[in-house]
Amino acid sequence: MRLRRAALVGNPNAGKSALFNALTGARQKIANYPGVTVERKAGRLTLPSGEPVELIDLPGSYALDAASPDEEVTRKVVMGEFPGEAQPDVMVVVLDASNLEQHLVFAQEIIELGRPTLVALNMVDLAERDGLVLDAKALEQALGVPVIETVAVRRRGLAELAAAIETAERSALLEPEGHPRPHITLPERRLTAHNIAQGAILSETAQHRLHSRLDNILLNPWIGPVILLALLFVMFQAVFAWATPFADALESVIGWAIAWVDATLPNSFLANILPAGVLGFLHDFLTQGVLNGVGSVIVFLPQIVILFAFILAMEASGYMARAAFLMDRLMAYVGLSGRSFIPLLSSFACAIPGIMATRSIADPKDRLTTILVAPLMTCSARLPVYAVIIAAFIPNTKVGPGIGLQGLVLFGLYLAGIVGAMVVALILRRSVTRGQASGFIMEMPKYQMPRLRDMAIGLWQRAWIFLRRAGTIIFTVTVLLWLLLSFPKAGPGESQVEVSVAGRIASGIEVVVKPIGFNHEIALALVPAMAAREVAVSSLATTYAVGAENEDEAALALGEKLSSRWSLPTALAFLAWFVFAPQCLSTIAVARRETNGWKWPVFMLLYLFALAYIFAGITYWSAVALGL
Ligand SMILES: Nc1nc2c(ncn2[C@@H]2O[C@H](COP(=O)(O)OP(=O)(O)OP(=O)(O)O)[C@@H](O)[C@H]2O)c(=O)[nH]1
Ligand SMILES: [Mg+2]
Repeated sequence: MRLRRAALVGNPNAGKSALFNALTGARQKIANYPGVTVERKAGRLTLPSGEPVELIDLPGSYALDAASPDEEVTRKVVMGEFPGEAQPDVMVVVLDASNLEQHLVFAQEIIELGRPTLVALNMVDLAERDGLVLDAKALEQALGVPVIETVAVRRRGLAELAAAIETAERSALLEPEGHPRPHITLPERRLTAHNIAQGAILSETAQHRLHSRLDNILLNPWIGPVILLALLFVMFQAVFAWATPFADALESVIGWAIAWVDATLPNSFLANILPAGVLGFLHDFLTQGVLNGVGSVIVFLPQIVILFAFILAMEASGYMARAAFLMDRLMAYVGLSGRSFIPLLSSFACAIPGIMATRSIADPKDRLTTILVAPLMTCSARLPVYAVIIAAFIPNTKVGPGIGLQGLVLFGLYLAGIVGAMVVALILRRSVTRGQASGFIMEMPKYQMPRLRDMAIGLWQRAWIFLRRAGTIIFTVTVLLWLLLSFPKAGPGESQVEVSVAGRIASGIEVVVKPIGFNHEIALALVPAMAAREVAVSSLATTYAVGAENEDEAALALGEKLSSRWSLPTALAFLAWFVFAPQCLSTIAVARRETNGWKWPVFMLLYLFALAYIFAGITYWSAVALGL
């Protein structure tokens, strides 16, 4: 028998994904701003009768005449035009109870389709908080469909909702042909929405005052940007200051593990069954490739977690949407809209979800420009690269009360990425993606206190993504590199790194990057780092471990090895390179998919490498000229 299907539809930020997660146990991203979900996602929900249905989470939408690619998905699924999918059997319209009038406009359009429909009146807790008492029964009568009150994030009303889906679904079986209701125009729908909302509101007290006062401050054209900048500043200070003890602890664990392998392996049972050559190979593989290489990336876990703690708190509280609003003027100035802000912001985690999030931008040229500059936003994969260089070369001193120089430099690198993106956008909008800047309309979500549990889950997910990368792609590439570094074996008086396969390839690349101050080890790290930026760190760690002349040298931490071998201009040029360089094949692949061709990803690759080369060169030569 065919698995029956129910779709969650409604305005952006109504809580569809939160309901979807609560009902199916999925872990879809939810955040307190519109435009989070950009794809259709399916999950399984078991009804009270034990029968499974397929539940579909959709991008938020304001109407069925879709403007942006994500709304197009919603329209197609709802109308049964999505390739390979029949129209959903049940429509679950999700409404924000505290924003009823606005959300009822699209709800009517869905109800008019004549499919079995029910309404999840979500966020009733926020409505209550704001002093709004609603009459669900009146709403039910006015809309002509069942209304169930829910609080997705507290799992309130879920059983009732599942039961309602079941009964709605039964009626779907009885009347396969729905009876479409008369179609009305948008102004009529707006008027009806107003009347229905008025009829459903039992009482209302003005408790919005605190929040509007908060908005007066946070959105103030002068104070707002200062607060935003201060917040980001604190965030980068924290990334260094708070992480240090944890990172140090992780580093000593890895050092201890290396010492343990050194001490244990020659005396273990393996020494009896393996030939000496194989045992040596195993030892080097474990210490140089795995512990030094992959371990050098894992020590940055605390930094990643702290960064995301800030980002998640800003997302959940509703502050992020305010930041988008503040940035809208600046964005308009470079020819982008505030709509681009959220995708660009997501790119701070990773350019891949950032590029996906551009689906909520209706204007194709706006969208293309945003895709092209997204890789300039500093993704979390750059953090280990920046952090290792900063820790090795920038003294841990204070330049003012509570202001550490290291955090300041990190802040500067992030800023360089943002300024770079803005300048490139400005140039692109005047040339290859010329066009009118589209307007910005984004409703401000309600302020909410971030829930500790959601934060913990979100942080755990980010940490897991990072560790999984370390265990899969970073591990694989580092081990491959270690193999290429270990063979062929050096003769007496030769350097292992120089004679190895990897070393010879690097010597070819070194010719190209020598003018910008890069050495042999950096040249060696650049190619494997195309797989993932963090590999730059593990490559350096592995290369120096393989090249170490004695055990004392091998035991030094990566930072110590770097600071004794690289000049400051080289280190700074390396940082400048990573601000721009498109060292990530997955980003290129996603850009290809989202722009339907190779033209734009190739363009992106070329312009970013050119910028990286130019700016690394400028940095190196200026630093040399300044005598650093
Ligand atoms: N207080 C409260 N918050 C909720 C409730 N449901 C969702 N939220 C919060 O509202 C925000 C938006 O939720 P999402 O599930 O991302 O909304 P969505 O409808 O999927 O939004 P789009 O994907 O942008 O269309 C998140 O911060 C949720 O934590 C609720 O019932 N009560
Ligand atoms: Mg969603």
